[in-house]
Amino acid sequence: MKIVLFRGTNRTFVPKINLYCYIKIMVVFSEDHIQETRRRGRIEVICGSMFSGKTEELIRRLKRAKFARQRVEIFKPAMDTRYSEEEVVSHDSNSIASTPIDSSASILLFSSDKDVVGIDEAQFFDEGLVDVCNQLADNGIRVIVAGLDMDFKRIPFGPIPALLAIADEVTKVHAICVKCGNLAYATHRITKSDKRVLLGEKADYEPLCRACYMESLKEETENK
Ligand SMILES: Nc1ncnc2c1ncn2[C@@H]1O[C@H](COP(=O)(O)OP(=O)(O)O)[C@@H](O)[C@H]1O
Ligand SMILES: Cc1cn([C@H]2C[C@H](O)[C@@H](COP(=O)(O)O)O2)c(=O)[nH]c1=O
Ligand SMILES: [Zn+2]
Repeated sequence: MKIVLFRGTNRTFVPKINLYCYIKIMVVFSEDHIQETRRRGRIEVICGSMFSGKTEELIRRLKRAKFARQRVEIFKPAMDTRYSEEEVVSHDSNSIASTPIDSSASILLFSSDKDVVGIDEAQFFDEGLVDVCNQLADNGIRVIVAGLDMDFKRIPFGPIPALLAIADEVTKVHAICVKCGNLAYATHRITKSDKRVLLGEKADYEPLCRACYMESLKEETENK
């Protein structure tokens, strides 16, 4: 619960400094508990650049669902073996058990008796993921998807743009630009490769704001 104070209609007298303050207390519910526990189908998408906290936010929501005794299943693409074959792991080493799969169709096979389904690195899945998520949500399952909104060229990545369109709720998270400290919005590839899919970490990628991203592209062109 967050309490916000601002000018409003209720007048409160503060005697010592002989000042009238106009205080209105508004209660803001930053967590909607009913949404978290009631079994109701919906699609939530968490997107952003690399290092923006997508996996952390996904893990946070899934762990809370487990605390609420919801039946939870988490999927990730089998090809993403960076930190672990079986777990979803964040850059800060938070982790949760997961089921690695090769195709989005497998999600339906494992999800019939679940309340909540989490999907990490969704940009690597096939376009069928969009229909799969809709089917799950239509059947009363809460679906939470995390993935890169753009590749290193800033082109919308895999099924993510379509998922953003059909989502009930979209959360865009931001890393910190490693060059200037502003909010980052894109992922710059450091390693020289033009392949769209290149698994990697800090040695290969850095989150940048728009100005620093443009500056990096300019430098790369000049150094060619
Ligand atoms: N430049 C950065 N900005 C923000 N967080 C960073 C940065 N570099 C490393 N991190 C770490 O990355 C964590 C987020 O990791 P993670 O949830 O796996 O991100 P994502 O899934 O979006 O790549 C942060 O909590 C922080 O510890
Ligand atoms: C931008 C970009 C990233 N990748 C890869 C690099 C990482 O292995 C994942 C993203 O992981 P994160 O959890 O979001 O940090 O995707 C890629 O293959 N191609 C790209 O353009
Ligand atoms: Zn910057």
